[in-house]
Amino acid sequence: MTQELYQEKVALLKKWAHAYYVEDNPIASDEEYDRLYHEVLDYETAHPDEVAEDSPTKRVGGVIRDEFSKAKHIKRMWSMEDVFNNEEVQEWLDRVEKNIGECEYFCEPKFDGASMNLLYEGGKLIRAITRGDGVIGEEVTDNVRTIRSVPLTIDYDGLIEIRGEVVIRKDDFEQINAERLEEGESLFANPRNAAAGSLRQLDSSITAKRRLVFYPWGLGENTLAHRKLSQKMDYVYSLGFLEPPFAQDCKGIEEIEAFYQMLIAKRDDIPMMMDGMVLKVDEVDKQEELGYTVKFPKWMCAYKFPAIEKVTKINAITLQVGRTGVVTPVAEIEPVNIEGAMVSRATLHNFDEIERKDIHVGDSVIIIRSGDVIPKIIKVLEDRRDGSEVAVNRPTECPTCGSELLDEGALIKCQNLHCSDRVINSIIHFARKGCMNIDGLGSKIVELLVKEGIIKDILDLYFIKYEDLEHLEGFKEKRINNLLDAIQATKGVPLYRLLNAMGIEHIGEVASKALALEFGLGIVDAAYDQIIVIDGIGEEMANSVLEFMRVNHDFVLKLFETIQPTVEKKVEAEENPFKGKTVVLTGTMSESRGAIKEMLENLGAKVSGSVSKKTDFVIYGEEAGSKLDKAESLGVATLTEDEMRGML
Ligand SMILES: NC(=O)c1ccc[n+]([C@@H]2O[C@H](COP(=O)([O-])OP(=O)(O)OC[C@H]3O[C@@H](n4cnc5c(N)ncnc54)[C@H](O)[C@@H]3O)[C@@H](O)[C@H]2O)c1
Ligand SMILES: [Zn+2]
Repeated sequence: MTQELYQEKVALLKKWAHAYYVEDNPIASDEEYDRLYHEVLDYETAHPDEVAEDSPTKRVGGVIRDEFSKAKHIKRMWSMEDVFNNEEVQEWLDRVEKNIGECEYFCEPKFDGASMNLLYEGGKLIRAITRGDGVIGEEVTDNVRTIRSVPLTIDYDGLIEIRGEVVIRKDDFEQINAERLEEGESLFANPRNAAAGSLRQLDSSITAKRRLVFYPWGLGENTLAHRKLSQKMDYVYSLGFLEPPFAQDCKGIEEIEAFYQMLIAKRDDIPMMMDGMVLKVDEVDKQEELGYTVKFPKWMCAYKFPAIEKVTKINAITLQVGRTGVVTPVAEIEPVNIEGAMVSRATLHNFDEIERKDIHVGDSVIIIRSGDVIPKIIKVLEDRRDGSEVAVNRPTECPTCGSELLDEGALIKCQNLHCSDRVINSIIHFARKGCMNIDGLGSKIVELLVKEGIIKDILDLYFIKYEDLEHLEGFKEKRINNLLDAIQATKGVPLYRLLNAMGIEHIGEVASKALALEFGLGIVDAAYDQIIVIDGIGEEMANSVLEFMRVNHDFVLKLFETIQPTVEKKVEAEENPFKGKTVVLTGTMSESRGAIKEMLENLGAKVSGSVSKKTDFVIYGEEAGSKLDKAESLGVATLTEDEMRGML
């Protein structure tokens, strides 16, 4: 690398760091940033006398924004050294032990959020400061006071700086973005940006709505006498702070690697976004002996996880027609490997979102894929455009059947009930688990059956004959019989499952149950006034049922005649404290939540999935999350599982 190229790279790195730390709006993926960072670092190691003074390798974080007052940390805050694989961990361990001999290590998750320093004195929270440049940060005390996992008072009188990560749980993040999508607001790129941005609000009531959570991971100024950091942290947890779900003492590289692999395996299940594991020397005197570089402690490092965010290019935008006729744009992207899976498509939500993000074909974008979640585009990298990108137009014709589309703003719909994509997707929905649960009738087979003209709607499934399938490739005797048996076996299912499987817009399992119980087969002729009085059914849902039954009246009667669904009798539950009450279950209970739900429903309770002012009880088990928080903030009564059982 020439010196000139080095300076260019430093300039780009500074630009990316500013966008990330100061604007909370990254313009590169972490992976790209880390790569460039290490290129710069390698050059600096080889040419120590040419190092730029303002190189991001020499400083923690970014500059501090002017909107907040500045405040100084008592003890400095640090960044962390990265390692990316087992060999680098080994090198790190060798370096440590060469300096201080054998030592004890401690491993815990690295949550991806915003770094926070809480100053307590006389048992009270005095100040909350962002990391800033490590020496000075932004004072955001009023905002942090709204975080319910930050105790405002603690049972400890001394001066103490408690440090940790402010995070947004992944499900809360998705919900916040779903709400923003509905309100037509721009979406947060990831939980980290959402957390950092929410902390830096001038209006604390906005922060309060963001469901932030604080996990401590360390200390600044303190006079705690414990020999090990992990012991000090246990003391901190005992003061009323949250404890991370996993942490472990580790002896050597094998135990460290095993814990790392365990965390990766749990990556999708842990409610917080993790970008790695943190490895620390545990003994406090040994930490001090090792000391610090200008940027980070030499006694800890981040063992990073494989990236789930990647930069790629949009090659084209295609359209999908769902079972309700909604046309969804899908980005066809330059294939990228994310955690071992090749990703070549990503959802774009809807056309308003394309306009808001100003997505063009040919754009460079950041996409994210985590677990089995559908890959999505979280960011357009506008500064990488070269002028060849092409804007996306709202479609006016159905890509499948050519009929004119209804443009309702956020949603664009094909209204042709016989549109083949609508038909295929409604049959796929019908057969899926949770609906009719027809084994062996996956999406590929449905497509084939429709394309071959063997079926054109869900009713036709019940009249498929052996001879219809015989000539299809891959269909041998056993497979044909299994499929036909699976279809016939669905005759006599509970009515609610059939209603749910019909795919009436806005009507899910809970509403289907209520409708089935109230009307039985009479649902086809139910009137608006009768439907709207049912608990949990709103205007939009009632209209949707009416419209569906109006258009499909005779068809539904034929379905009933063919499938003969079982109609449950409405039995009045005996008097009990949960009869007629709306209940929400959360957390891990002694039995599956499904079993407890059924028990409560038999007692006449309505079990709902989300907490609102109308909820009567939230019943919670271990590791209950945001639903319990919400219940408390709305003043809804909460019960442990034992308390619930005690009331019966
Ligand atoms: N995408 C971009 O453009 C861009 C730009 C700048 C930085 N970054 C990302 O940020 C990283 C560097 O940022 P950084 O200097 O803030 O370091 P970092 O975020 O990787 O690590 C340091 C921070 O980790 C946090 N942390 C979480 N769990 C912890 C635990 N258990 N113990 C101690 N600390 C814990 C602390 O807040 C600490 O300040 C880069 O590796 C890169 O991935 C990305
Ligand atoms: Zn169509």
